[in-house]
Amino acid sequence: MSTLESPQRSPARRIDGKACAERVLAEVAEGVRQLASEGVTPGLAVVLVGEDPASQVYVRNKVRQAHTVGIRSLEHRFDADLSQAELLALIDRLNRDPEVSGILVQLPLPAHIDEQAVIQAIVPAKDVDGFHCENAGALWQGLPALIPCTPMGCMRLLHETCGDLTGKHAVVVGRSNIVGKPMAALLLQANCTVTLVHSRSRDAAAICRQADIMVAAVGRPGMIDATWLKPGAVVIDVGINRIEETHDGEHRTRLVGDVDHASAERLVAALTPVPGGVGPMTIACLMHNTLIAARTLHRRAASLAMA
Ligand SMILES: Nc1nc2c(c(=O)[nH]1)N[C@@H](CN(C=O)c1ccc(C(=O)N[C@@H](CCC(=O)O)C(=O)O)cc1)CN2
Ligand SMILES: [Mg+2]
Repeated sequence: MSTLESPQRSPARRIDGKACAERVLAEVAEGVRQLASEGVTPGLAVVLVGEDPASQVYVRNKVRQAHTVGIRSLEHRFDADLSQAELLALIDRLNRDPEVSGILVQLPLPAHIDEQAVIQAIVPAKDVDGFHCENAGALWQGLPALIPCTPMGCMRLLHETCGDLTGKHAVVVGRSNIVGKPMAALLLQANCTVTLVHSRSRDAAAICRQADIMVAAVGRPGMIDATWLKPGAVVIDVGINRIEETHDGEHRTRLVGDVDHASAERLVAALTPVPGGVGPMTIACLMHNTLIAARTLHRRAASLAMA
């Protein structure tokens, strides 16, 4: 029996997403250096529409991280009243721009814009978010694909924590295209038995209590407490929820996950914190995808030139 499976009740190991993200970024920086020796610098187009404060923070961090690993970033910021046609025209230009290896459209978009229309307009080879249906389909079929950044980051954390995942029962709570569904595909690829639990599932807590690996991605602060968890489970908390609090008469906001950490950490073997868990991995994996996209586009262009 491994340490992670033992029924002891010592405090849960904290899975350090920040430290793991630094390792991913160091690998990406090395890959960027190698590509530079072939005369190629990856370029990431970052598109932000509107003034959502959280999106502004994420975009700023993406641009900063791109810079630290040697990826050129090109920012495209617009007021919230940008029309869908204008956004699609920009995507069309970026698709055809040889300096751009990856296109990232920060979500959510303003309500008047159809997110799917925008995502599907990005050429799959530059879809560094891995949201295009061609990448999503390729992922489910085990074909080469750009993989959504958050699930990719979760898998890296899981492999570093547990090693081989074969035979483990993994439960994913949440069925979004961005996290839940690709997460299920990746866990399946890693030989887990996978269950997807969602808002219409019956006996959700009972199913979750069977999970060796729990991935919580519901967007509901602290919803998953110890009564949903199996002793010794490894828990990945994808939730990033800002809650309002009044403390000593002072009003403030606090970032919490979907897991109630105070109750969970006495029971489980390992747990990602919020902040400092999955979030930094999302950005590091975006850099990884941008490197992969640049390398693939370069190799494709080189083999076409040879033909
Ligand atoms: N086009 C995309 N849009 C969105 C994605 C995405 O992957 N692609 N995911 C989320 C937001 N997101 C990235 O864009 C993201 C969220 C959180 C973090 C992060 O580092 N969080 C920190 C806390 C930061 C804070 O104080 O707010 C942490 O958890 O430690 C990074 C990226 C939705 N949109
Ligand atoms: Mg919309």
